[in-house]
Amino acid sequence: MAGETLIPEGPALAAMPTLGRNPQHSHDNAAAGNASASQNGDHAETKEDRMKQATDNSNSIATLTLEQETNPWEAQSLRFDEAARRLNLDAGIWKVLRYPSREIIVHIPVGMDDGSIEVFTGYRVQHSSSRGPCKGGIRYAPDVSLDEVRALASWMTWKCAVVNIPFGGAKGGVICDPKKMSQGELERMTRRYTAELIEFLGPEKDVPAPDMGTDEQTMAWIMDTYSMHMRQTMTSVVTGKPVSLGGSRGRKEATGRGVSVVTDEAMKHLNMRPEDTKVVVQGFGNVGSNTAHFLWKKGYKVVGIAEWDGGLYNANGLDISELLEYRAKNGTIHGFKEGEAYDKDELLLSAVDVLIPAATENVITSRNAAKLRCRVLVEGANGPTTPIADEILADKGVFVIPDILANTGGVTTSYFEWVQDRMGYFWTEKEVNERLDRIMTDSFQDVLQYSIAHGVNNRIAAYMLAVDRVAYTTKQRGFYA
Ligand SMILES: NC(=O)C1=CN([C@@H]2O[C@H](COP(=O)(O)OP(=O)(O)OC[C@H]3O[C@@H](n4cnc5c(N)ncnc54)[C@H](O)[C@@H]3O)[C@@H](O)[C@H]2O)C=CC1
Ligand SMILES: O=C(O)CCC(=O)C(=O)O
Repeated sequence: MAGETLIPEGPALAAMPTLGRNPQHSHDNAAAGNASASQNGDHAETKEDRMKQATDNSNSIATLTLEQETNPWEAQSLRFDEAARRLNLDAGIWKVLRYPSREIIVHIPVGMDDGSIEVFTGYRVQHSSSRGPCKGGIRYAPDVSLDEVRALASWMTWKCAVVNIPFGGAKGGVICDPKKMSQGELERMTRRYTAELIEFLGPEKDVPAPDMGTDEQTMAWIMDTYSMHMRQTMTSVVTGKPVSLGGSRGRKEATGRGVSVVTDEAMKHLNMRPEDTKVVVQGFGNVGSNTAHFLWKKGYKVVGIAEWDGGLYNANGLDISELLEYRAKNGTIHGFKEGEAYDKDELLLSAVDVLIPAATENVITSRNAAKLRCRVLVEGANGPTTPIADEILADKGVFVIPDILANTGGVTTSYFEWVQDRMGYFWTEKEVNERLDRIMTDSFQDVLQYSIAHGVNNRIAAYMLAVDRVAYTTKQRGFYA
Protein backbone atom coordinates (compact mmCIF):
# COMPACT_ATOMS: atom_id res chain seq x y z
CA MET A 1 0.00 0.00 0.00
CA ALA A 2 3.01 2.33 0.41
CA GLY A 3 2.79 5.39 -1.80
CA GLU A 4 -0.86 4.80 -2.67
CA THR A 5 -3.72 7.10 -1.82
CA LEU A 6 -6.74 5.87 0.08
CA ILE A 7 -8.91 5.23 -2.98
CA PRO A 8 -7.89 4.64 -6.59
CA GLU A 9 -8.30 7.68 -8.81
CA GLY A 10 -11.82 8.09 -10.19
CA PRO A 11 -13.23 10.27 -12.96
CA ALA A 12 -13.11 14.03 -12.45
CA LEU A 13 -16.13 15.16 -10.51
CA ALA A 14 -16.76 18.28 -12.54
CA ALA A 15 -17.69 16.03 -15.45
CA MET A 16 -20.22 14.09 -13.38
CA PRO A 17 -23.96 14.61 -13.11
CA THR A 18 -25.47 16.32 -10.09
CA LEU A 19 -27.21 13.87 -7.80
CA GLY A 20 -28.60 15.87 -4.84
CA ARG A 21 -32.39 15.56 -4.31
CA ASN A 22 -33.18 19.07 -3.23
CA PRO A 23 -32.31 21.60 -5.90
CA GLN A 24 -31.69 24.16 -3.16
CA HIS A 25 -28.90 22.06 -1.74
CA SER A 26 -27.76 20.18 -4.79
CA HIS A 27 -25.47 21.79 -7.30
CA ASP A 28 -22.61 21.01 -9.54
CA ASN A 29 -19.01 21.10 -8.56
CA ALA A 30 -18.26 24.14 -10.65
CA ALA A 31 -20.22 26.20 -8.14
CA ALA A 32 -18.67 24.72 -5.06
CA GLY A 33 -15.19 23.67 -5.80
CA ASN A 34 -13.57 25.41 -8.71
CA ALA A 35 -13.23 29.01 -7.56
CA SER A 36 -9.68 30.38 -7.32
CA ALA A 37 -7.67 29.33 -4.28
CA SER A 38 -7.38 31.71 -1.34
CA GLN A 39 -3.76 32.70 -0.67
CA ASN A 40 -4.09 34.74 2.49
CA GLY A 41 -5.60 32.65 5.29
CA ASP A 42 -4.65 33.82 8.80
CA HIS A 43 -3.14 30.49 9.74
CA ALA A 44 -1.97 29.77 6.23
CA GLU A 45 1.38 28.33 7.16
CA THR A 46 0.34 25.52 9.42
CA LYS A 47 -2.98 24.76 7.77
CA GLU A 48 -1.61 24.85 4.24
CA ASP A 49 1.31 22.72 5.31
CA ARG A 50 -1.13 20.20 6.69
CA MET A 51 -3.26 20.32 3.58
CA LYS A 52 -0.20 19.79 1.45
CA GLN A 53 0.66 16.87 3.66
CA ALA A 54 -2.84 15.54 3.23
CA THR A 55 -2.51 15.47 -0.52
CA ASP A 56 1.09 14.26 -0.52
CA ASN A 57 1.49 10.62 -1.43
CA SER A 58 4.41 10.25 0.93
CA ASN A 59 1.88 10.73 3.73
CA SER A 60 0.15 7.51 2.73
CA ILE A 61 -2.12 5.85 5.24
CA ALA A 62 0.28 2.91 5.13
CA THR A 63 2.69 4.97 7.23
CA LEU A 64 0.20 5.52 10.06
CA THR A 65 1.16 4.19 13.46
CA LEU A 66 -1.55 2.25 15.30
CA GLU A 67 -2.04 5.30 17.52
CA GLN A 68 -2.63 7.51 14.48
CA GLU A 69 -4.76 4.87 12.80
CA THR A 70 -7.09 4.74 15.79
CA ASN A 71 -7.26 8.49 16.38
CA PRO A 72 -10.82 9.36 15.21
CA TRP A 73 -9.80 12.89 14.25
CA GLU A 74 -7.03 11.55 11.97
CA ALA A 75 -9.51 9.08 10.47
CA GLN A 76 -12.08 11.80 9.82
CA SER A 77 -9.46 14.13 8.36
CA LEU A 78 -8.09 11.48 5.98
CA ARG A 79 -11.53 10.80 4.54
CA PHE A 80 -12.37 14.51 4.37
CA ASP A 81 -9.10 15.28 2.57
CA GLU A 82 -9.73 12.47 0.12
CA ALA A 83 -13.21 13.81 -0.65
CA ALA A 84 -11.95 17.40 -0.89
CA ARG A 85 -9.16 16.36 -3.27
CA ARG A 86 -11.59 14.48 -5.50
CA LEU A 87 -13.99 17.43 -5.48
CA ASN A 88 -11.12 19.72 -6.44
CA LEU A 89 -12.28 21.83 -3.52
CA ASP A 90 -11.26 25.46 -3.35
CA ALA A 91 -8.20 25.69 -1.05
CA GLY A 92 -9.83 28.33 1.16
CA ILE A 93 -13.06 26.36 1.63
CA TRP A 94 -10.93 23.29 2.29
CA LYS A 95 -9.33 25.12 5.22
CA VAL A 96 -12.68 26.36 6.50
CA LEU A 97 -14.25 22.91 6.54
CA ARG A 98 -11.23 20.94 7.72
CA TYR A 99 -11.24 22.45 11.22
CA PRO A 100 -14.05 23.00 13.72
CA SER A 101 -15.22 26.59 13.99
CA ARG A 102 -15.34 26.54 17.81
CA GLU A 103 -13.94 24.28 20.54
CA ILE A 104 -15.07 24.88 24.11
CA ILE A 105 -13.43 23.21 27.13
CA VAL A 106 -15.09 23.49 30.54
CA HIS A 107 -14.05 22.27 33.97
CA ILE A 108 -17.16 21.42 35.94
CA PRO A 109 -17.12 21.34 39.75
CA VAL A 110 -19.66 18.89 41.16
CA GLY A 111 -20.56 18.18 44.77
CA MET A 112 -20.48 14.38 45.09
CA ASP A 113 -22.77 12.28 47.29
CA ASP A 114 -20.01 11.63 49.84
CA GLY A 115 -19.50 15.36 50.41
CA SER A 116 -16.32 15.66 48.30
CA ILE A 117 -15.95 17.96 45.29
CA GLU A 118 -14.98 16.49 41.93
CA VAL A 119 -14.01 18.49 38.84
CA PHE A 120 -15.00 16.97 35.47
CA THR A 121 -13.65 18.09 32.10
CA GLY A 122 -16.22 18.64 29.37
CA TYR A 123 -16.09 19.62 25.72
CA ARG A 124 -18.42 21.03 23.12
CA VAL A 125 -17.03 21.28 19.62
CA GLN A 126 -18.99 23.12 16.95
CA HIS A 127 -17.65 22.09 13.59
CA SER A 128 -19.90 23.99 11.20
CA SER A 129 -23.10 26.05 11.24
CA SER A 130 -23.00 26.68 7.52
CA ARG A 131 -26.26 24.85 6.71
CA GLY A 132 -28.09 25.66 9.97
CA PRO A 133 -27.73 25.46 13.76
CA CYS A 134 -25.05 23.07 15.02
CA LYS A 135 -26.48 19.67 15.95
CA GLY A 136 -25.10 16.63 17.72
CA GLY A 137 -25.10 14.43 20.77
CA ILE A 138 -23.32 14.54 24.12
CA ARG A 139 -21.22 11.58 25.24
CA TYR A 140 -20.42 10.65 28.84
CA ALA A 141 -17.50 8.19 28.98
CA PRO A 142 -14.20 7.81 30.85
CA ASP A 143 -12.09 7.92 27.67
CA VAL A 144 -13.63 10.96 25.94
CA SER A 145 -10.93 13.14 24.34
CA LEU A 146 -10.91 16.42 22.47
CA ASP A 147 -9.79 14.70 19.26
CA GLU A 148 -12.66 12.24 19.54
CA VAL A 149 -15.20 15.05 20.06
CA ARG A 150 -13.69 16.98 17.13
CA ALA A 151 -14.16 13.97 14.88
CA LEU A 152 -17.69 13.32 16.12
CA ALA A 153 -18.59 17.00 15.55
CA SER A 154 -17.29 16.89 11.97
CA TRP A 155 -19.14 13.65 11.31
CA MET A 156 -22.34 15.40 12.44
CA THR A 157 -21.80 18.08 9.78
CA TRP A 158 -21.36 15.45 7.09
CA LYS A 159 -24.30 13.34 8.31
CA CYS A 160 -26.74 16.25 8.30
CA ALA A 161 -25.61 17.09 4.77
CA VAL A 162 -25.90 13.48 3.55
CA VAL A 163 -29.57 13.36 4.61
CA ASN A 164 -30.02 16.98 3.52
CA ILE A 165 -31.41 18.39 6.78
CA PRO A 166 -30.78 22.05 7.67
CA PHE A 167 -28.21 21.62 10.44
CA GLY A 168 -24.49 21.95 10.89
CA GLY A 169 -22.50 19.69 13.17
CA ALA A 170 -21.41 19.68 16.82
CA LYS A 171 -20.68 17.17 19.54
CA GLY A 172 -20.14 17.26 23.27
CA GLY A 173 -18.43 15.00 25.74
CA VAL A 174 -17.67 14.83 29.44
CA ILE A 175 -14.89 12.65 30.87
CA CYS A 176 -16.73 10.66 33.51
CA ASP A 177 -17.96 7.15 34.18
CA PRO A 178 -21.76 7.41 34.26
CA LYS A 179 -22.06 3.78 35.39
CA LYS A 180 -20.26 4.72 38.63
CA MET A 181 -22.23 7.91 39.36
CA SER A 182 -25.55 8.30 41.16
CA GLN A 183 -28.51 9.98 39.47
CA GLY A 184 -27.98 12.99 41.75
CA GLU A 185 -24.33 13.32 40.73
CA LEU A 186 -25.21 12.96 37.06
CA GLU A 187 -27.93 15.58 37.35
CA ARG A 188 -25.65 18.10 39.08
CA MET A 189 -22.88 17.50 36.54
CA THR A 190 -25.26 17.82 33.58
CA ARG A 191 -26.81 21.04 34.89
CA ARG A 192 -23.40 22.63 35.55
CA TYR A 193 -22.09 21.55 32.13
CA THR A 194 -25.17 23.13 30.54
CA ALA A 195 -24.77 26.33 32.55
CA GLU A 196 -21.11 26.62 31.49
CA LEU A 197 -22.19 26.37 27.82
CA ILE A 198 -25.29 28.52 28.14
CA GLU A 199 -24.37 31.24 25.63
CA PHE A 200 -23.28 28.70 23.03
CA LEU A 201 -26.49 26.62 23.06
CA GLY A 202 -29.95 27.49 21.73
CA PRO A 203 -32.54 26.35 19.20
CA GLU A 204 -30.92 28.54 16.53
CA LYS A 205 -27.34 28.05 17.73
CA ASP A 206 -26.54 24.53 18.86
CA VAL A 207 -28.98 21.74 19.73
CA PRO A 208 -27.59 18.76 21.71
CA ALA A 209 -29.01 15.23 21.79
CA PRO A 210 -28.13 11.88 23.45
CA ASP A 211 -25.13 9.77 22.56
CA MET A 212 -23.23 7.05 24.45
CA GLY A 213 -23.79 7.28 28.19
CA THR A 214 -26.57 9.89 27.97
CA ASP A 215 -30.32 9.46 27.51
CA GLU A 216 -33.75 11.10 27.63
CA GLN A 217 -33.31 12.04 31.28
CA THR A 218 -30.03 13.83 30.53
CA MET A 219 -31.81 15.81 27.79
CA ALA A 220 -34.65 16.71 30.20
CA TRP A 221 -32.10 18.18 32.66
CA ILE A 222 -30.40 20.16 29.89
CA MET A 223 -33.74 21.50 28.65
CA ASP A 224 -34.76 22.50 32.18
CA THR A 225 -31.43 24.18 33.00
CA TYR A 226 -31.43 26.10 29.73
CA SER A 227 -35.06 27.13 30.23
CA MET A 228 -34.36 28.37 33.78
CA HIS A 229 -31.54 30.58 32.48
CA MET A 230 -33.75 31.90 29.65
CA ARG A 231 -36.72 32.47 32.00
CA GLN A 232 -39.02 30.55 29.68
CA THR A 233 -39.55 26.94 28.67
CA MET A 234 -37.60 26.24 25.50
CA THR A 235 -38.06 22.64 24.49
CA SER A 236 -36.34 22.96 21.11
CA VAL A 237 -32.90 23.51 22.70
CA VAL A 238 -32.34 19.74 22.83
CA THR A 239 -33.73 16.67 21.09
CA GLY A 240 -34.08 13.12 22.30
CA LYS A 241 -36.18 14.35 25.25
CA PRO A 242 -38.98 12.35 26.84
CA VAL A 243 -42.14 12.53 24.71
CA SER A 244 -43.95 14.14 27.66
CA LEU A 245 -41.50 17.09 27.51
CA GLY A 246 -41.66 17.80 23.78
CA GLY A 247 -39.75 14.76 22.56
CA SER A 248 -40.68 13.18 19.25
CA ARG A 249 -42.39 9.87 19.03
CA GLY A 250 -40.00 7.41 17.44
CA ARG A 251 -36.76 9.26 18.37
CA LYS A 252 -35.57 6.65 20.87
CA GLU A 253 -35.75 3.88 18.29
CA ALA A 254 -34.86 6.06 15.28
CA THR A 255 -31.16 5.32 14.86
CA GLY A 256 -31.76 1.57 14.93
CA ARG A 257 -34.74 1.94 12.64
CA GLY A 258 -32.64 3.88 10.15
CA VAL A 259 -29.87 1.26 10.30
CA SER A 260 -32.47 -1.41 9.48
CA VAL A 261 -33.81 0.60 6.52
CA VAL A 262 -30.40 1.03 4.89
CA THR A 263 -29.68 -2.66 5.52
CA ASP A 264 -32.90 -3.49 3.63
CA GLU A 265 -31.76 -1.28 0.76
CA ALA A 266 -28.38 -3.02 0.64
CA MET A 267 -30.15 -6.40 0.54
CA LYS A 268 -32.19 -5.28 -2.48
CA HIS A 269 -29.09 -3.91 -4.20
CA LEU A 270 -27.12 -7.13 -3.60
CA ASN A 271 -30.01 -9.50 -4.34
CA MET A 272 -29.98 -10.92 -0.83
CA ARG A 273 -33.07 -12.01 1.11
CA PRO A 274 -33.53 -10.98 4.76
CA GLU A 275 -34.77 -14.45 5.73
CA ASP A 276 -31.50 -15.98 4.46
CA THR A 277 -29.37 -13.30 6.06
CA LYS A 278 -27.34 -13.88 9.22
CA VAL A 279 -26.49 -10.82 11.26
CA VAL A 280 -24.15 -10.08 14.17
CA VAL A 281 -24.62 -6.84 16.11
CA GLN A 282 -21.95 -5.37 18.37
CA GLY A 283 -23.40 -3.31 21.25
CA PHE A 284 -26.83 -3.79 22.74
CA GLY A 285 -27.41 -0.20 23.85
CA ASN A 286 -29.78 2.24 22.20
CA VAL A 287 -28.54 1.77 18.62
CA GLY A 288 -27.58 -1.92 18.78
CA SER A 289 -30.66 -3.21 20.57
CA ASN A 290 -33.08 -1.27 18.38
CA THR A 291 -31.23 -2.31 15.22
CA ALA A 292 -31.33 -5.96 16.27
CA HIS A 293 -35.01 -5.66 17.17
CA PHE A 294 -36.04 -4.06 13.86
CA LEU A 295 -34.03 -6.57 11.82
CA TRP A 296 -35.43 -9.50 13.81
CA LYS A 297 -38.98 -8.19 13.23
CA LYS A 298 -38.22 -7.98 9.49
CA GLY A 299 -37.19 -11.63 9.42
CA TYR A 300 -33.40 -11.40 9.52
CA LYS A 301 -31.58 -14.05 11.56
CA VAL A 302 -29.76 -12.15 14.29
CA VAL A 303 -27.34 -14.90 15.29
CA GLY A 304 -25.01 -12.99 17.59
CA ILE A 305 -24.80 -10.03 19.95
CA ALA A 306 -21.43 -8.81 21.24
CA GLU A 307 -21.40 -6.73 24.42
CA TRP A 308 -18.37 -5.23 26.21
CA ASP A 309 -18.23 -8.16 28.63
CA GLY A 310 -18.87 -11.06 26.23
CA GLY A 311 -21.03 -12.33 23.40
CA LEU A 312 -24.10 -14.43 22.80
CA TYR A 313 -24.60 -16.74 19.80
CA ASN A 314 -27.30 -18.96 18.29
CA ALA A 315 -26.81 -20.25 14.74
CA ASN A 316 -30.59 -20.39 14.22
CA GLY A 317 -31.14 -16.82 15.36
CA LEU A 318 -31.87 -15.19 18.72
CA ASP A 319 -35.39 -14.08 19.69
CA ILE A 320 -34.55 -10.39 20.16
CA SER A 321 -37.89 -9.53 21.74
CA GLU A 322 -37.28 -12.11 24.46
CA LEU A 323 -33.67 -11.01 24.81
CA LEU A 324 -34.81 -7.42 25.44
CA GLU A 325 -37.19 -8.62 28.13
CA TYR A 326 -34.46 -10.78 29.64
CA ARG A 327 -32.02 -7.84 29.70
CA ALA A 328 -34.63 -5.53 31.24
CA LYS A 329 -35.20 -8.05 34.03
CA ASN A 330 -31.58 -9.11 34.62
CA GLY A 331 -29.55 -6.06 33.58
CA THR A 332 -27.38 -8.18 31.26
CA ILE A 333 -27.68 -10.29 28.11
CA HIS A 334 -25.58 -13.05 29.64
CA GLY A 335 -27.30 -16.22 30.78
CA PHE A 336 -30.08 -15.88 28.17
CA LYS A 337 -31.22 -19.46 27.67
CA GLU A 338 -31.41 -19.38 23.86
CA GLY A 339 -27.83 -18.27 23.31
CA GLU A 340 -24.44 -19.81 24.00
CA ALA A 341 -21.70 -17.66 25.53
CA TYR A 342 -19.23 -16.59 22.83
CA ASP A 343 -16.01 -14.58 22.74
CA LYS A 344 -17.00 -11.00 21.89
CA ASP A 345 -14.08 -10.40 19.49
CA GLU A 346 -14.45 -13.76 17.76
CA LEU A 347 -18.11 -13.02 17.16
CA LEU A 348 -17.14 -10.13 14.87
CA LEU A 349 -15.10 -12.55 12.77
CA SER A 350 -17.79 -15.21 12.44
CA ALA A 351 -19.13 -16.19 9.00
CA VAL A 352 -22.21 -13.99 8.74
CA ASP A 353 -23.77 -11.97 5.94
CA VAL A 354 -24.11 -8.68 7.79
CA LEU A 355 -21.95 -7.27 10.59
CA ILE A 356 -23.24 -4.23 12.46
CA PRO A 357 -20.84 -2.52 14.86
CA ALA A 358 -23.10 -0.37 17.06
CA ALA A 359 -20.94 0.34 20.10
CA THR A 360 -17.86 2.46 19.70
CA GLU A 361 -14.92 3.55 17.49
CA ASN A 362 -11.96 1.53 16.18
CA VAL A 363 -13.55 -1.90 16.24
CA ILE A 364 -12.37 -2.83 12.75
CA THR A 365 -8.71 -1.97 12.30
CA SER A 366 -5.58 -3.16 10.50
CA ARG A 367 -5.42 -5.90 13.15
CA ASN A 368 -8.66 -7.72 12.35
CA ALA A 369 -10.09 -6.38 9.05
CA ALA A 370 -8.50 -9.14 6.95
CA LYS A 371 -10.17 -11.77 9.13
CA LEU A 372 -13.71 -10.43 8.75
CA ARG A 373 -16.03 -12.83 6.92
CA CYS A 374 -19.13 -10.66 6.44
CA ARG A 375 -20.38 -9.59 3.03
CA VAL A 376 -21.97 -6.35 4.24
CA LEU A 377 -20.78 -4.00 7.00
CA VAL A 378 -23.35 -1.52 8.32
CA GLU A 379 -21.86 1.08 10.66
CA GLY A 380 -24.39 1.79 13.40
CA ALA A 381 -21.64 3.30 15.56
CA ASN A 382 -19.66 6.41 14.70
CA GLY A 383 -16.16 5.67 13.43
CA PRO A 384 -16.02 1.88 13.94
CA THR A 385 -13.69 1.33 10.95
CA THR A 386 -10.22 2.82 10.50
CA PRO A 387 -8.93 4.09 7.13
CA ILE A 388 -6.48 1.18 6.82
CA ALA A 389 -9.31 -1.26 7.48
CA ASP A 390 -11.31 0.52 4.74
CA GLU A 391 -8.68 -0.47 2.20
CA ILE A 392 -8.57 -4.06 3.40
CA LEU A 393 -12.35 -4.35 3.26
CA ALA A 394 -12.40 -2.83 -0.23
CA ASP A 395 -9.89 -5.47 -1.38
CA LYS A 396 -12.13 -8.16 0.10
CA GLY A 397 -15.19 -6.74 -1.67
CA VAL A 398 -17.15 -6.03 1.52
CA PHE A 399 -20.11 -3.71 0.85
CA VAL A 400 -19.82 -0.95 3.48
CA ILE A 401 -22.66 1.36 4.52
CA PRO A 402 -20.65 4.13 6.21
CA ASP A 403 -21.57 5.67 9.55
CA ILE A 404 -22.35 9.10 8.10
CA LEU A 405 -25.17 7.42 6.17
CA ALA A 406 -26.08 4.33 8.21
CA ASN A 407 -26.70 5.95 11.60
CA THR A 408 -28.40 9.16 10.44
CA GLY A 409 -31.85 7.96 11.51
CA GLY A 410 -31.22 9.48 14.95
CA VAL A 411 -30.36 12.98 13.82
CA THR A 412 -33.06 12.92 11.16
CA THR A 413 -35.73 12.23 13.78
CA SER A 414 -34.06 14.83 15.99
CA TYR A 415 -34.69 17.25 13.15
CA PHE A 416 -38.36 16.19 13.20
CA GLU A 417 -38.41 16.78 16.97
CA TRP A 418 -36.93 20.29 16.60
CA VAL A 419 -39.50 21.08 13.89
CA GLN A 420 -42.38 19.78 16.02
CA ASP A 421 -41.21 21.71 19.12
CA ARG A 422 -41.00 24.94 17.13
CA MET A 423 -44.48 24.36 15.65
CA GLY A 424 -45.93 23.18 18.94
CA TYR A 425 -47.74 20.50 16.98
CA PHE A 426 -46.81 16.83 17.26
CA TRP A 427 -46.92 14.04 14.73
CA THR A 428 -48.05 10.46 15.21
CA GLU A 429 -45.40 7.76 15.37
CA LYS A 430 -46.57 6.54 11.97
CA GLU A 431 -45.99 9.99 10.44
CA VAL A 432 -42.52 10.22 11.98
CA ASN A 433 -41.54 6.74 10.82
CA GLU A 434 -42.83 7.19 7.28
CA ARG A 435 -40.86 10.42 6.90
CA LEU A 436 -37.76 8.78 8.36
CA ASP A 437 -37.99 5.71 6.14
CA ARG A 438 -38.31 7.88 3.05
CA ILE A 439 -35.27 10.00 3.89
CA MET A 440 -33.15 6.93 4.74
CA THR A 441 -34.13 5.16 1.52
CA ASP A 442 -33.50 8.24 -0.63
CA SER A 443 -30.18 8.96 1.06
CA PHE A 444 -28.98 5.38 0.57
CA GLN A 445 -29.82 5.67 -3.13
CA ASP A 446 -28.11 9.09 -3.39
CA VAL A 447 -24.88 7.70 -1.93
CA LEU A 448 -25.03 4.50 -3.97
CA GLN A 449 -25.65 6.35 -7.24
CA TYR A 450 -22.92 8.87 -6.39
CA SER A 451 -20.47 6.07 -5.72
CA ILE A 452 -21.30 4.39 -9.02
CA ALA A 453 -21.16 7.63 -10.99
CA HIS A 454 -17.84 8.73 -9.52
CA GLY A 455 -16.14 5.36 -9.21
CA VAL A 456 -15.52 5.64 -5.47
CA ASN A 457 -16.53 3.50 -2.50
CA ASN A 458 -19.64 4.28 -0.49
CA ARG A 459 -17.75 6.06 2.29
CA ILE A 460 -15.92 8.46 0.00
CA ALA A 461 -19.14 8.96 -1.99
CA ALA A 462 -20.99 9.96 1.19
CA TYR A 463 -18.18 12.35 2.18
CA MET A 464 -18.06 13.87 -1.31
CA LEU A 465 -21.81 14.37 -1.41
CA ALA A 466 -21.74 15.97 2.05
CA VAL A 467 -18.63 18.10 1.61
CA ASP A 468 -19.93 19.38 -1.72
CA ARG A 469 -23.24 20.44 -0.13
CA VAL A 470 -21.58 22.14 2.84
CA ALA A 471 -18.97 23.82 0.63
CA TYR A 472 -21.76 25.23 -1.49
CA THR A 473 -23.60 26.93 1.39
CA THR A 474 -20.32 28.05 2.95
CA LYS A 475 -19.34 29.82 -0.22
CA GLN A 476 -22.86 31.16 -0.75
CA ARG A 477 -22.89 32.76 2.71
CA GLY A 478 -19.57 34.55 2.11
CA PHE A 479 -16.80 35.43 4.53
CA TYR A 480 -17.38 38.98 5.82
CA ALA A 481 -18.38 39.65 9.44
N1 LIG B 1 -27.96 7.20 20.28
C1 LIG B 1 -28.05 7.65 19.04
O1 LIG B 1 -29.11 8.14 18.61
C2 LIG B 1 -26.88 7.57 18.12
C3 LIG B 1 -25.72 6.90 18.46
N2 LIG B 1 -24.74 6.75 17.52
C4 LIG B 1 -23.52 6.01 17.83
O2 LIG B 1 -23.86 4.64 18.08
C5 LIG B 1 -22.92 4.09 19.01
C6 LIG B 1 -23.68 3.53 20.19
O3 LIG B 1 -24.41 4.59 20.79
P1 LIG B 1 -25.62 4.30 21.77
O4 LIG B 1 -26.28 3.03 21.41
O5 LIG B 1 -26.41 5.54 21.83
O6 LIG B 1 -24.86 4.13 23.15
P2 LIG B 1 -25.33 3.29 24.43
O7 LIG B 1 -24.52 3.83 25.53
O8 LIG B 1 -26.80 3.28 24.53
O9 LIG B 1 -24.89 1.80 24.04
C7 LIG B 1 -23.58 1.41 23.78
C8 LIG B 1 -23.55 -0.10 24.02
O10 LIG B 1 -22.31 -0.61 23.55
C9 LIG B 1 -21.77 -1.47 24.54
N3 LIG B 1 -20.32 -1.48 24.39
C10 LIG B 1 -19.43 -0.55 24.76
N4 LIG B 1 -18.19 -0.94 24.43
C11 LIG B 1 -18.30 -2.13 23.84
C12 LIG B 1 -17.39 -3.04 23.28
N5 LIG B 1 -16.07 -2.80 23.27
N6 LIG B 1 -17.85 -4.20 22.74
C13 LIG B 1 -19.17 -4.46 22.73
N7 LIG B 1 -20.09 -3.64 23.26
C14 LIG B 1 -19.67 -2.48 23.81
C15 LIG B 1 -22.24 -0.88 25.86
O11 LIG B 1 -22.19 -1.83 26.90
C16 LIG B 1 -23.66 -0.46 25.49
O12 LIG B 1 -24.58 -1.52 25.64
C17 LIG B 1 -21.95 5.22 19.32
O13 LIG B 1 -20.87 5.16 18.42
C18 LIG B 1 -22.78 6.46 19.06
O14 LIG B 1 -21.99 7.59 18.80
C19 LIG B 1 -24.86 7.24 16.25
C20 LIG B 1 -25.98 7.92 15.88
C21 LIG B 1 -27.05 8.22 16.80
O1 LIG C 1 -29.81 13.32 17.29
C1 LIG C 1 -28.88 14.09 17.18
O2 LIG C 1 -29.00 15.30 17.11
C2 LIG C 1 -27.45 13.59 17.09
C3 LIG C 1 -27.26 12.15 17.39
C4 LIG C 1 -25.78 11.88 17.36
O3 LIG C 1 -25.07 12.30 18.25
C5 LIG C 1 -25.19 11.18 16.25
O4 LIG C 1 -25.82 11.02 15.20
O5 LIG C 1 -24.01 10.76 16.38
